[in-house]
Amino acid sequence: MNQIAQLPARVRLAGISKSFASGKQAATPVLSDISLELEQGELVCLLGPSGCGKSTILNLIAGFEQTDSGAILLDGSPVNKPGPERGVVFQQPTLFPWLSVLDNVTFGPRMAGVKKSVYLPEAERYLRLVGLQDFHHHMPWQLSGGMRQRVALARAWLPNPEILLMDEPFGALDAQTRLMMQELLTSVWQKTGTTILFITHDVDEALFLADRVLVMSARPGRICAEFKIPFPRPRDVEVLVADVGYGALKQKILHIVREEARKSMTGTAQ
Ligand SMILES: Nc1ncnc2c1ncn2[C@@H]1O[C@H](COP(=O)(O)OP(=O)(O)OP(=O)(O)O)[C@@H](O)[C@H]1O
Repeated sequence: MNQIAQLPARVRLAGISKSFASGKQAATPVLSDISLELEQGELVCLLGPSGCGKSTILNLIAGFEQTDSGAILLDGSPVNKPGPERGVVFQQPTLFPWLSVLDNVTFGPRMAGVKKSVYLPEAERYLRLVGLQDFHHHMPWQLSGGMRQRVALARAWLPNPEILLMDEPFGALDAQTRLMMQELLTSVWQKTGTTILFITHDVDEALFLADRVLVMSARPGRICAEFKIPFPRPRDVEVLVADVGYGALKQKILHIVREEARKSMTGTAQ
């Protein structure tokens, strides 16, 4: 089904590096000469040890931070500030507690002065896609954690972004809710064709979601391994775990991630 190899890269990171200074200390290199591409409609998961720079990559693509060197290109044009074509979903849904579900989801277009007749049908569509069609008038405190994250997902998808940047969005959810969210995400993604960069610490999550998994090294972060995920879609977690190739691939990825985590703990990264 996947014809991404013939399509142009939607996002290209060309040799980017990034350091952060802290107080009077010399700047610490966080990312070193990272090059990667996200193809149109591709779902790529980024794994790596804590502190290796995964969120920094996402923040650079989102335009929240600037690179020290190298370029970030979106459809060939340089990125240096946030834009509506890039949606972001964080681990915490960050909803406005005083606004209803519908008002949270439509906050962006309302502030941008988009006509209600334009944004309302789309908001209703996304709320239906995430299974919240009966919760338009609920307040965030009346929702479960998973429901709040579904509101955040609908809000991020409403402007119809070309790219969705997701930073451990299901990391705070229990295992069952997380699995349901993964199924929900892939089903909406297959309907919209959005390009997704998804950060996770969970190899099973990456294997369920991704077309491709990138593994980062200990800091300063580089892409040290890449895996194409061969399992057909739509994926079913029970079928996946019974697949003989699943365990072998999981073990291979886990080995690299743990090795890099060990280096980052013992400070032996190059
Ligand atoms: N704005 C900032 N100012 C200073 N240092 C920063 C800033 N953002 C990130 N860092 C540093 O950059 C390094 C990488 O952080 P980042 O959040 O990208 O890692 P990560 O791989 O996403 O970690 P985790 O998996 O734990 O979330 C850390 O040492 C962090 O302290």
